[in-house]
Amino acid sequence: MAFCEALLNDIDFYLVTDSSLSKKGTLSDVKCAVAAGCKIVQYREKDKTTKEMIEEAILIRKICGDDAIFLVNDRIDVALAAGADGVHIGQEDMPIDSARKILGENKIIGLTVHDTDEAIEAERKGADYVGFSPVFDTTTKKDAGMGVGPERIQAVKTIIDIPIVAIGGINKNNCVSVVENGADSLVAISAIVCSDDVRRETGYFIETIRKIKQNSSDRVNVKGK
Ligand SMILES: Cc1ncc(COP(=O)(O)OP(=O)(O)O)c(N)n1
Ligand SMILES: Cc1ncsc1CCOP(=O)(O)O
Ligand SMILES: [Mg+2]
Repeated sequence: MAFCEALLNDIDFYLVTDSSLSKKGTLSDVKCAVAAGCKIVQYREKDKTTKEMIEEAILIRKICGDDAIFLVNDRIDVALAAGADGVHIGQEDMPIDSARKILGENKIIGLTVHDTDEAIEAERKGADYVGFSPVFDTTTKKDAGMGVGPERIQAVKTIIDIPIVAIGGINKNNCVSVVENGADSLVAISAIVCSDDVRRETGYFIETIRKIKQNSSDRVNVKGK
């Protein structure tokens, strides 16, 4: 768990799988992203049986090993069966208090939030990070609602201390604005899994995010002198 805490504070690009969009398959996507340096993977599967999900999740657990945090979307049972590091849940999923009771203090729980009130509540209830959604319009999640714009991340950043993961319609053209507005990490599902080269695209996002973070910490250091 110590390795999870350290990694969680140092995440940049966050892979979320989607077998319905993937060109080369979920396992290939996870392998390529982890090989490119991705430090957190969420298995998000809406169409498979519980048995299929557990079998696939066990394989993803192996691929992530100690190199990447492995979370399961929605399904606490699948996360436990596969030995995942935790779960990502939304406002309509199992309430965080119940999830925490089942998973215990040592597992990671990420919670989706849409505004500052939900973000404050998420931190108060013990979420380890928030997924701020949706930053831009997306067709990947049909009920995500309209994108609120990257500027909204700033308000969330000022009121909570846990990491903010931005999600929704993020791609190579708009990812800079997401990090410049305060996201600690970001998810880009279609921009990654629909690509021919998941390793290359993941590497691009990781490098871009790190550069922006480095530039802004350099600016803070210069100001502080
Ligand atoms: C990192 C991250 N943030 C938000 C979500 C969305 O979760 P939710 O609102 O529960 O929607 P589904 O993903 O379950 O359709 C996420 N999965 N990951
Ligand atoms: C799972 C999820 N939650 C909010 S938006 C979204 C889908 C993001 O997919 P994409 O990066 O392809 O817009
Ligand atoms: Mg959910």
